Amino acid sequence: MEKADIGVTGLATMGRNLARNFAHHGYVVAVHNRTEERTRQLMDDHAGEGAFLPSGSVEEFVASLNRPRKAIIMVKAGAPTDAVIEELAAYMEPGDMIIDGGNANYEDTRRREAALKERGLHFVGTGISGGEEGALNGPSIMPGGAAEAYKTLGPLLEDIAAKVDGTPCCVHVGPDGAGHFVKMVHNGIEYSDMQLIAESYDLLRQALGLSPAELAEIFREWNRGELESYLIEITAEVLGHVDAATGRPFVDVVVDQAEQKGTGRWTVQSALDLGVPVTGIAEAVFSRALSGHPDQRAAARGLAGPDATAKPEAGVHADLVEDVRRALYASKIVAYAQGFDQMAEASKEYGWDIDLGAMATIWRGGCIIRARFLDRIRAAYDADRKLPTLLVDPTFASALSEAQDAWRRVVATAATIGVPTPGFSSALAYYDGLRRDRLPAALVQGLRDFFGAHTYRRVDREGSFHTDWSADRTEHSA
Ligand SMILES: NC(=O)C1=CN([C@@H]2O[C@H](COP(=O)(O)OP(=O)(O)OC[C@H]3O[C@@H](n4cnc5c(N)ncnc54)[C@H](OP(=O)(O)O)[C@@H]3O)[C@@H](O)[C@H]2O)C=CC1
Ligand SMILES: O=C(CO)[C@H](O)[C@H](O)COP(=O)(O)O
Repeated sequence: MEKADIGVTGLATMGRNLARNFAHHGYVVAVHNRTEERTRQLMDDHAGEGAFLPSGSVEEFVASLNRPRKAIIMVKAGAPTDAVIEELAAYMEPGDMIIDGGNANYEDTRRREAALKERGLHFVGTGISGGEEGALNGPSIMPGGAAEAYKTLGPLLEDIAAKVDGTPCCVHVGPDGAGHFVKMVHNGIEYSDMQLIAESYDLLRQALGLSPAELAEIFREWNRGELESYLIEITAEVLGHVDAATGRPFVDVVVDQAEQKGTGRWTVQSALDLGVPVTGIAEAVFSRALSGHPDQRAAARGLAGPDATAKPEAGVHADLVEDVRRALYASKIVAYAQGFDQMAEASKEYGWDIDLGAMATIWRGGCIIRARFLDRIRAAYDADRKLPTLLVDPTFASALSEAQDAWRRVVATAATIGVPTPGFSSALAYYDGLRRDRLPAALVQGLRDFFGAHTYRRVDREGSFHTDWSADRTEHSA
């Protein structure tokens, strides 16, 4: 009986299209779903597109795979993924591979990989980005797990991944949870990108009274320059869309509460543990959280704001649009720099040896944050693999220098007219913080020593010190 090259279990939005993508590339694909109706539906709608082997049970699904078996799980993250792993592992044999393509927490992936290794199985935690369309036509794929597993699995994944300039948007990221970690940071950056876009839209609309249709044109124009990206492109689409039921701009009939499934929050939680300031991602997560408190927002609506006549000076229309474009680009550089710092720190912490330039390369196509800009990041790491921060790469340093006056005007204008721009403001504060010769952290250290004898280091001598604040204020080595 013919056996499958690869299997997909979990045939909702992502799994169904991923299975079709493999079939379109000539692979024989085993397909399975907990609720059999989805499997039947896939066969009814798409059987003619390639070679599918449908199964009604996990046992039959595993048996239909060629050895070493390669089974991709595309189900909800968390407990459902654990349940499916257990079911698959029960029928697998040493050397077989379970690939989790869901948005799993990398800590779960580390745990699962270690547990399955003891049973002689490979577990490959794999980030997959691109949504429904990417899964079908070529996603960006971020596989972790053992290098040995990638040798067999990698060629199949590279085949179905998006290609940019002929290069597949798929590379072995590193051992155990590295793939899911990188996917998590990708999503964190995705949150940050969207927050900055939303702030640009809001500020221009409030300050200049532009309509969503006019703003769609502005984003369309921006997409022809250095901001060119999938998210800017679809912003123009969403802003230009008119609600069929009411004839109003679509964006005005959507409830203004942004939801989240967890990957942005996980990015910030991990960054707190690693001590990496991902302020752009954190502001994006917290902005979604703020939007989701309608009772507080209703209670606060009457609080004092700026003088209603406070508006940007007459005649600044064109200038403000260009300023916001520059502020958006500069803040985006900061957000990506922070995300890449987080990957670098995790790579050290977990011994993953992540190639940051390669991550920029595989995000150039297929994924939600795909952008022309990622070529510049790749070039920055090609030029210096040990770059301390993307901000000091000569190309980005010069872009920030060109943008900074506009960036400051945007933050000042937003504050003056009372439009919140936490993404722009925190990115600028981060930029200024990193640039500073001396930071007020020295005073924080003094205060900590005063109330808690927490000690401090001096600029002129090695060692730790404590001042006897409650007595004669003499200084002692600590
Ligand atoms: N949607 C997207 O754009 C993206 C999603 N992802 C990730 O990919 C994965 C799949 O996403 P998506 O296709 O949207 O589907 P969903 O996240 O909506 O998950 C639905 C699938 O999970 C299965 N499932 C749920 N619970 C169980 C369980 N206990 N045992 C077995 N199967 C179960 C469902 O089976 P049943 O039909 O029986 O209910 C169904 O096949 C998720 O981890 C998601 O985070 C990644 C990138 C983009
Ligand atoms: O993984 C993705 C893209 O790569 C999903 O689109 C992302 O999970 C959406 O996240 P959220 O619902 O939290 O906004």
